[in-house]
Amino acid sequence: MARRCLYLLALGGVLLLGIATFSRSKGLRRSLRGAASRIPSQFSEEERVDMKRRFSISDCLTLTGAIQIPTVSFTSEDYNTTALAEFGEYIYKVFPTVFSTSFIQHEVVGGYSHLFTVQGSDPSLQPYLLLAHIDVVPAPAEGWKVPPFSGLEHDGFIWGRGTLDNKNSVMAILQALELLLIRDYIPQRPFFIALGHDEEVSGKNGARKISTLLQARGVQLAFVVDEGSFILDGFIPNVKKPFAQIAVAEKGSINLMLQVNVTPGHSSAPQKETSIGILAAAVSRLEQTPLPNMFGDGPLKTTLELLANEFSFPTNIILSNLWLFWPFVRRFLERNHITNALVRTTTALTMFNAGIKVNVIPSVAQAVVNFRIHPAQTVQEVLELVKNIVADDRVQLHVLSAFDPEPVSPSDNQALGYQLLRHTIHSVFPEVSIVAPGTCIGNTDSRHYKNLSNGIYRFNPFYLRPQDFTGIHGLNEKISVQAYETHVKFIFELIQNADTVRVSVPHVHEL
Ligand SMILES: CCCCCCCC/C=C\CCCCCCCC(=O)N[C@@H](CC(C)C)C(=O)O
Ligand SMILES: [Zn+2]
Ligand SMILES: [Zn+2]
Repeated sequence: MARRCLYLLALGGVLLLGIATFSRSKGLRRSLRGAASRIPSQFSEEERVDMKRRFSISDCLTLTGAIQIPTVSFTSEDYNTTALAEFGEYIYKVFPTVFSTSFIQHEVVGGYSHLFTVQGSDPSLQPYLLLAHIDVVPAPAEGWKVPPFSGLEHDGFIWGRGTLDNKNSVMAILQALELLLIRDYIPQRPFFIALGHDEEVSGKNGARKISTLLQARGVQLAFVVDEGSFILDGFIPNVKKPFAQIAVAEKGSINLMLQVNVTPGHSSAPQKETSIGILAAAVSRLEQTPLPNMFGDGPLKTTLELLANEFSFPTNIILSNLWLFWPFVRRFLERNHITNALVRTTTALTMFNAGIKVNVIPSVAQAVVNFRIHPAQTVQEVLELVKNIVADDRVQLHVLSAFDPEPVSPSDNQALGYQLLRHTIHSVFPEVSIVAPGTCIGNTDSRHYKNLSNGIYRFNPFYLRPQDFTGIHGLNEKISVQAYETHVKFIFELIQNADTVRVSVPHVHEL
């Protein structure tokens, strides 16, 4: 009842104070009504300890925290459903306000994914969507300095599988909302929170089903925010300071199985070529023949132009004059495996199986090659190129799964989602002067939502160095306590900014 009264009071305030003014940022407008009720993103010592515990080790008696629940996905048919169910109960327990607020609906979709609908006091505003995923990739304990599902804190870091990918987002989103609600914040703009349970193995039972459900309800989203890019620190040699990259594009993917069948036989009298030899030669040709360098197409050129002044001489001059130096830059970028992934469709040999006994020529040899498709290419174009490189009719090509790159989302002054992220990055990370559009080289659940919005942005609000990147899907994944707190602060600010910041679109009254 009290909350309902507050809601009506806030609505009245909104109507009375519905006057808008332009902020200093180009293209952004801040409404006075929102500015008046802004809640500072300051958390008490007790709240900070609590948020850390919920994320890592909830309390000493039950020894359970988000990182400690092993929500592992192995394949799209095999994931730890017990842990996923436990995670659902866990968030219900530790975020009581989110679950008991009258203007928030919670639904379980696809068995273990969660959809929260936050109504918002101004239904005329187009809703947005915050995405994260609950599942994690497997983490065998070998090679880890602490057990991967311990959630232990050491030297200011919380260790464990999912600390960067992606329980940090799951928990930070719910934590920020919980704290806003406790402070009686009533969002104006409606939004959704979708927490997928099978992102690491395709998202077909989680994100895809949530997307279908929202589409059936006629929802169109102003923008979507997901994982997939960071404040990058040290990824480009010689760049002086970290910069925030919002991924506006996402590469496509093909998993291609190559198969060779021959008549099996005794190894004492082999034919000139075996199934293994034919297949090995084919995959070697693929590895030795990189697909074309596509530098110039896609957002990378814009990123480099924006970064030009962050380099010392002569790189700054080279990047400011790409019209002249692009052939040189194009070649330079392919020398490093990460920047190489930005300029072309990559070819990764990921599986190879053949043989049943030491003295039997195997009848069948199979390999799987994973291609990550550059935003300016398509599945069909890549398959055509691959056929020509393999150039051997004895090698059958079977597409196991494939999807085209995602459409490039807008990053201009009128792009609400991009501008909101940019604005929030500048306020939460004032030391970061450059925010640039870029490409996500992996795949995210956000691709399942392209039917609902053309503004899909992938950004995690924390610093990532190359050595941190090795922890994602690798060993010793960890996040600093401070980075997690800042993640919560970022979402806390973002939700409020979505209510107060508007982009100015000529002749259009509302987005
Ligand atoms: C000029 C800028 C330099 C750019 C540096 C880029 C550094 C990129 C660092 C990290 C990219 C991480 C991408 C995170 C999302 C990947 C999530 C994932 O693993 N998804 C699976 C999905 C699949 C459908 C199972 C995947 O394999 O991609
Ligand atoms: Zn992830
Ligand atoms: Zn992942």
